[in-house]
Amino acid sequence: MSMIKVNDTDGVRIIQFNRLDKLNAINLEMYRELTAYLIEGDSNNDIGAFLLCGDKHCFTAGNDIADFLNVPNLDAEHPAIEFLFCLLGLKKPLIAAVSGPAIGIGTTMLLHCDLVYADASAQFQLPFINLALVPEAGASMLLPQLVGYTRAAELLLTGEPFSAMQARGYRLINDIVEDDELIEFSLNRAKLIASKPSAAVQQTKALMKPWKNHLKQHMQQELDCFTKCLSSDEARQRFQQFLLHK
Ligand SMILES: C/C=C/C(=O)SCCNC(=O)CCNC(=O)[C@H](O)C(C)(C)COP(=O)(O)OP(=O)(O)OC[C@H]1O[C@@H](n2cnc3c(N)ncnc32)[C@H](O)[C@@H]1OP(=O)(O)O
Repeated sequence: MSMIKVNDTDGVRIIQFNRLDKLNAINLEMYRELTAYLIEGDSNNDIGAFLLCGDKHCFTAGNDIADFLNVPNLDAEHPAIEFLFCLLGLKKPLIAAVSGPAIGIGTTMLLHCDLVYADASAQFQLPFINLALVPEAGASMLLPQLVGYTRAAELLLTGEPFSAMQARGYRLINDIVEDDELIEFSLNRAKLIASKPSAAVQQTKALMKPWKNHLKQHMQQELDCFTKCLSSDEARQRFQQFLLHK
């Protein structure tokens, strides 16, 4: 069975992580599929918005840590990098529904979403520092912009997890929804946006991001640092520790 499930309904493309035995950790194949579904949907006239979700108990535990050990060179063709730049370039709105862990890129991808809903079980974390890594997805620019420097520094320099309540206070998510209503609620928000005039929706999204070119450059700088960190002995030891402790 595919590790990414996709379903188009009423103008919304639902993209779902489906690798529960590994807490939806995203491997290279999953990045490739995510990117392909997003790119196709962005130019498909039948699609007006995307909904990104995981399972009832898990959004995603972030990048597959075994892949960090096996494929440490994050060049422009790396599937994770293609996915991140695809998020940056998306013209159509991206809505996320978060339950359970949303770790690493599971949190940073939310900074590229237009609306984010979570249930009370959602747990967010930017654990890069604990892995001897730096942030990615432009989080080192977007997070201070969103939550202020000192809060961003707290989240990125301690790597501590934070709750749905905290995430709402930080304005990382729009709202907390009852767990059994999360998908339906988020889907209805996506359908509502998909029903609006598409050119105006896309122009509105673009106009709200006048810093996009700057962010693109910043993401490239981040990735240069990230790649260097990824092959350091310190980082590789931490990846091995995580995988061996299981
Ligand atoms: C460019 C992108 C960068 C990033 O995304 S950096 C962030 C990378 N992610 C992380 O550092 C999170 C790693 N995972 C965890 O810390 C823990 O998991 C959780 C706190 C999320 C949950 O802990 P618990 O409930 O105890 O579950 P469990 O036993 O650790 O995980 C269940 C199975 O899922 C696998 N798994 C979890 N996360 C990952 C991952 N990120 N990469 C690869 N595998 C992962 C485990 O190994 C295990 O598998 P098995 O049952 O076969 O032992």
